[in-house]
Amino acid sequence: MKTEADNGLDIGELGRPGGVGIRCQGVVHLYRTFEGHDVVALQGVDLTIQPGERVAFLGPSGSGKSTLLTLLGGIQKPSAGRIFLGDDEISRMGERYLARIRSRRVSTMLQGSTRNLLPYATARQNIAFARLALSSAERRGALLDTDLLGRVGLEQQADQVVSTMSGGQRQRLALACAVSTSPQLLLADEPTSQLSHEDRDHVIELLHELGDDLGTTIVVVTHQPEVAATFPRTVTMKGGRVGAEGRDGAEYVVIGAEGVVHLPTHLAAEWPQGTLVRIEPEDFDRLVVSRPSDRDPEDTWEGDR
Ligand SMILES: Nc1ncnc2c1ncn2[C@@H]1O[C@H](COP(=O)(O)OP(=O)(O)OP(=O)(O)O)[C@@H](O)[C@H]1O
Repeated sequence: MKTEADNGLDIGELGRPGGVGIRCQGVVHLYRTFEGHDVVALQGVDLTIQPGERVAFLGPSGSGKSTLLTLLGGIQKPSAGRIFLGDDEISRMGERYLARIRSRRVSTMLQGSTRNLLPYATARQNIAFARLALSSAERRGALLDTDLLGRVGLEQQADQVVSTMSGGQRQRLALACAVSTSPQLLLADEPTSQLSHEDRDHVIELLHELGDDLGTTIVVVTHQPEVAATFPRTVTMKGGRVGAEGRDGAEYVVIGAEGVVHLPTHLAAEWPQGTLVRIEPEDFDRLVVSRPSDRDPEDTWEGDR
């Protein structure tokens, strides 16, 4: 069946300066297992990311970070809810348009550098492969391979086969391939896991540098606090929803669409699921959360509303 998106949708030109904004409304995603059970990975994600913003997704294992990333990259479609990249609703797009979005406007670095590279090909051939979907005019306008490899410190490895490179070199090459199409959105799942501290810092520095140059919107999934600390905004996933947000070092809890509030991590450990709490407004901009069962003032948390 043809969708609205299949009929004359403008997916934008390569290299259009700046990043693209993202809007998720009530995004739900289920996986059907081989045994026929449904696993709920996302259960109502509402999230807006501004064009050019840089965001780190955090949260415990299984909270839905990678799933959300693949939905933003158009690799999977949500079971319900809506996802917009700019004005385009990718959650309703036909596969033909999604494929063009994936090859020209959005680059996704999957977890593990080898999943993003051709292991038997050289660095230069990998970049050429990443650019296959571009028109010849677009290829002519793109940064030269040599310049791109120089930016990520791999000029000496241009003709080296990927399988002979170190983990840090592969991850820098994966980043070079990801930005070689000048995407408006760069998504990276654990881009620095299994790297030495030196390689980790190098990859993150490059990511931010390339983001500065291209104005690309960047979303990274990470478990590493050192990586998250380099991002001006963090989004913490909890149980398939956005549970908390950090901006410029300050943490905020998020009131969900159904009135669900996730406690900050340090309180969630002390006040387990099922604990009864009272939330009362105090003044205009403060809420007081307390456990009525024992009125120990130590158990009261005061937060900005
Ligand atoms: N292909 C799949 N089939 C079935 N269930 C899946 C599949 N992929 C993920 N899940 C389940 O969906 C939920 C969310 O998984 P997801 O990988 O998105 O979480 P995550 O926060 O990225 O975890 P991690 O940090 O361990 O990568 C988990 O319960 C997971 O077991």
